[in-house]
Amino acid sequence: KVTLLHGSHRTGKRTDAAMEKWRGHGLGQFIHWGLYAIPGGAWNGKQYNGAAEWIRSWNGIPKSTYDSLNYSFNPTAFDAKSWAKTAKQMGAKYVTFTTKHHDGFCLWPSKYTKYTVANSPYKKDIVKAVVDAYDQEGIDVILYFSVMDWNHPDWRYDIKSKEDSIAFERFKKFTRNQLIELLTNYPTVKGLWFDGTWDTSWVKQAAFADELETEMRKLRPGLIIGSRFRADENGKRHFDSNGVLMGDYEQGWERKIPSRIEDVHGNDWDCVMTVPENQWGYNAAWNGHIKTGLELIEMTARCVSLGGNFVLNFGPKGDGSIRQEELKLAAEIGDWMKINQQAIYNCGYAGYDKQDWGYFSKKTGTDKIYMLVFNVPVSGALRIKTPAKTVIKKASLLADATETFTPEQISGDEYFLHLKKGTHPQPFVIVLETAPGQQSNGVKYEKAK
Ligand SMILES: Cc1ccc([C@@H]2N[C@@H](C)[C@@H](O)[C@H]2O)cc1
Repeated sequence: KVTLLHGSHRTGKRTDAAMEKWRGHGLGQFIHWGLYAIPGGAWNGKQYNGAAEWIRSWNGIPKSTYDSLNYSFNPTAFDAKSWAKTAKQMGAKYVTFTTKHHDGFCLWPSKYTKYTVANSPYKKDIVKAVVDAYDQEGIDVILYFSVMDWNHPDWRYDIKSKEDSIAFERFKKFTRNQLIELLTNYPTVKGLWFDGTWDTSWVKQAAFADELETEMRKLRPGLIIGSRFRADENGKRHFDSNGVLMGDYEQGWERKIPSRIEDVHGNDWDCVMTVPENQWGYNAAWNGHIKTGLELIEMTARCVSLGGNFVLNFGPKGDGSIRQEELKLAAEIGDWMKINQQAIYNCGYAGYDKQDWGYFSKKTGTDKIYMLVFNVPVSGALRIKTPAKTVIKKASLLADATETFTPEQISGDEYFLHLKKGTHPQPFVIVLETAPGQQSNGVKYEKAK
């Protein structure tokens, strides 16, 4: 172990109520919205296939032209209440919303730069509208903030000269001021989701970033900050030089999901996911594989079964409306969640061996186990291998408790649940009531009462 001043300040999961609540969300919504939604991945008739929110970094659109898009920003169809209703119907328990992406355009009227929504035809405070609308729906708000700021004259990729150092000191003050401003203007937000923290200039700011994180946590007790905000004094990110997670949860699962429990190292984590392969901001032309509702429901189940949250991204258009494909997905996911949400909310890793038919989750603080079935075997027999000294008291369909299953024990801790023949057009959930105990071998159960 090395001595660190600016490494992780905590080992193991946070146990406070704010983090317990975050841990139990299961399903969240990401929203990427900003000036990049105006070009929507194309410029002068040329379509770009990279991530649309990065269009400023391609040569097809002159940077000065992009930077002046704030004068064209007038989202007449923007209605935060309808966004929040869509999230509610989907079953999202929290939203992560872009206050400022890499282009530096602020969706709140920041006092520390002119490059904000206040200097656009729209004028009004979009962050406030989103925070208020989602608060009203009972959906927690986390604010996305990009440290990297292509618009700010004092941003540097690295600090190579005295001039760089003087400029970057100004930038550090600016960044701190904006973060304190966000936490002061929007006191109900539950956390900050940092991005744009990989450049050498920021990675060198271990002490500053550590002090800033401490200041923010003091200002907002319970604030949730992920592993991507700061590096330790050796430049180690996400995990410090002793391999301990920085921040409150691992933020590395961007467009990817852990495949097994060992991958999450006993930490909290979220997976943030795009509907197309790699588009966060609105891209008019969705090319390549577009994930279906069933795929996204399975990703949600997989994340929850491994103790994480699944956060699905929406990229509203330049006019502020949400595209039809995303509304349809939100409805499909919501329909499934209405029936099966018990297996997602306040659930986590069950400690059962992964089976081919799908995923286990466990209701936190109980012995209730959910089987989220996606792949019904031709045999109709769902294999269960319980952890040692666990007895299955009852098995029934979550959607209809009168449909029960009599587990057939096939070895000391292995069972089959036999499904009735028939089709399963939608993934379904079986609830197992379990209790600690030892089951005698090979005995067929009494029919569950
Ligand atoms: C290499 C890379 C940099 C930044 C990103 C940003 N993180 C996502 C959450 C989006 O904001 C994307 O623009 C993605 C990939």
